[in-house]
Amino acid sequence: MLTIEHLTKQFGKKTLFRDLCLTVEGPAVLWAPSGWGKTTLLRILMGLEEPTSGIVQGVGRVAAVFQEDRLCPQLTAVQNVTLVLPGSAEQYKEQIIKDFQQFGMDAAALALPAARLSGGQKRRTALLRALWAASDTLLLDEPFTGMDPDTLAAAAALLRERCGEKPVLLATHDREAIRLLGWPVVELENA
Ligand SMILES: Nc1ncnc2c1ncn2[C@@H]1O[C@H](COP(=O)(O)OP(=O)(O)OP(=O)(O)O)[C@@H](O)[C@H]1O
Repeated sequence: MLTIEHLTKQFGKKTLFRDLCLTVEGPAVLWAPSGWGKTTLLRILMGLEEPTSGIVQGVGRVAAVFQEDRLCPQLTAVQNVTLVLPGSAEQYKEQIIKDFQQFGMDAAALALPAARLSGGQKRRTALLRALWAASDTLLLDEPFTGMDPDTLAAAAALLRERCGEKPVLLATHDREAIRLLGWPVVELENA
């Protein structure tokens, strides 16, 4: 269980959120207006940003889709995923290729270095990498950016299937994605 206690974040004189308290017990959507501080909150949970005050507990090992794709540009999509797996990844390679194919990425796309993939293909790679990595908490910052409706539906189905019971916070403004996921929505508008 992930808990956020009395969290406040300020940049200079600007306060993003104040005294935020939240418990995340399973997969949830994080919804807030643009500029509220969702990315900043996820970065605090990832340990990349210090809160002004307050604490977070129970995050453990994090797997993430960052706001940017953060792929190794010279590696293929499959290699970007196997990179996060311990030991020899050979045994998982076949299943990872199947995941990409289910995600609409054909052999031609899988032969390319990540630098030459489309925006939506890069996003799919970042998402599969996060799902394959061993983690206690999943933090997903707008993971559906650049995906067409069919790909979005496949991504939502994969997330529903793979996330299990662990805490997940998925930041999105995409109402269709929220509907497809069917997860509880944490609305931070008035936090
Ligand atoms: N390092 C920083 N220094 C100063 N201000 C920052 C910094 N990082 C973010 N901000 C500001 O904090 C505010 C919230 O940014 P953030 O990216 O967390 O919002 P968001 O809710 O994720 O927005 P969006 O939905 O548009 O992606 C913005 O006004 C942004 O300019």
